[in-house]
Amino acid sequence: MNRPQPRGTQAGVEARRSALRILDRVVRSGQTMDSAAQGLQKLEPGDQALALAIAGETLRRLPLLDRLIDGATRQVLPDDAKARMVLRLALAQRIALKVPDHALVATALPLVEGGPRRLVHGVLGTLLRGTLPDADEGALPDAVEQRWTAAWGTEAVEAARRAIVRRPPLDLSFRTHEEALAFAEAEGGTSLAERHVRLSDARPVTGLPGFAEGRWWIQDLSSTLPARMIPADAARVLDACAAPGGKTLQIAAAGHRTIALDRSESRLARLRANLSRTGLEAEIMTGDVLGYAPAEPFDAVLLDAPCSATGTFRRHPEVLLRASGRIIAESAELQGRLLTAAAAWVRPGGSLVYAVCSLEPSEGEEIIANFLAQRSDYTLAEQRRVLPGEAEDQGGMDGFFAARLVKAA
Ligand SMILES: C[S@@+](CC[C@H](N)C(=O)[O-])C[C@H]1O[C@@H](n2cnc3c(N)ncnc32)[C@H](O)[C@@H]1O
Repeated sequence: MNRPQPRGTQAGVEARRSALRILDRVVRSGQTMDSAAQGLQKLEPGDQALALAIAGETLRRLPLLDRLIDGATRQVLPDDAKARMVLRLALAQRIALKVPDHALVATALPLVEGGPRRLVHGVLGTLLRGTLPDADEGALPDAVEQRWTAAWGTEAVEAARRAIVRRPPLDLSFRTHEEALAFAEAEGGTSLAERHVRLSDARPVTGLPGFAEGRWWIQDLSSTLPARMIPADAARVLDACAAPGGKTLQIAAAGHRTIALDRSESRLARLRANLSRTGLEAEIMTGDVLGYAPAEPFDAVLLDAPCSATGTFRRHPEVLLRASGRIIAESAELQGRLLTAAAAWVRPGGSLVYAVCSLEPSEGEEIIANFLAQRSDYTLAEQRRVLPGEAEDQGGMDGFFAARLVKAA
């Protein structure tokens, strides 16, 4: 028989049920958190925000939460077991959102009604009686920790552990630097680069001045670096792999004649909406980089290649769960082919900028080294790697790699 619930608890359970659904889709089906969160509209806005916060804080802390759970029971709980999912959500609420114990238990147990209720109750009780980690204690999945320690060393890994549990600041790109400076002054932001403003406190973006007028768009500072490498005198610039268009907007705002290519119609629809909101101009082409043959070469080509996206773990912690060695290797193989295709469209003396939001050297430095080993017609002009820990005291940056190659004249 269902026990009657106080109204407050019942409403709280619905938010937790949605958080459980999101976590389940991310862990079990490998969905991104954004796509897993589709369908939340049925909840009240407050519950929607709570469900997203619980699922997000859980994903930021998954390895840490699992260590706690495994230390509190001898029972082996599979990665996708409902009991483990519910325990993860409850612990994340206590550690990150400071939800009181009685509310945690009251909203967790209904999620396992008719299932492993006793197990969850027992493990949760044991954990809540013990000492739990502080909200700023982070951990990375073991495979990521090993890979990044080998590639970048312990300092970068420690910075990544700190970064994964911190909410990143909001970075905005502006059409002009004057508008950026005026906005920074009015809103208490900081400009860390040309046409950039950083806001440290989270606010609903649609409520910020200039959104409707299209004066700015959201873009992490790291991901503005590749477009900054395009020489100012490049007249015609191709943005290959352009959608949803953060870099297209930047290239257009810098005054280049901009051509945007992408194979995804749905993502190009977002690019079109971004152009129309900002009033910036670009020619749009739907097509595959691997089959594209332009009528004439470009002064510069930007290839912002699809990648494991592990550099974006601060905003999308779930990328670290998906980025297996196999996925990274497949991604690197494709990136090599995309770069070779794009290299054919650069005029003699022109620039080819390659970028990935990845923290894997096999998708960055190694792609460029392999390419240069085979191509005597290209030289490396500049290369930039952003690691966890960079600009940490100013809010940090996503992990990123960008390189500019120049074709022999
Ligand atoms: C990293 S995202 C690009 C982000 C974009 N440059 C921005 O700043 O908003 C990679 C893009 O590559 C596109 N893509 C992947 N493979 C492609 C291919 N073979 N040809 C064309 N576009 C491709 C995807 O549709 C996706 O939009």
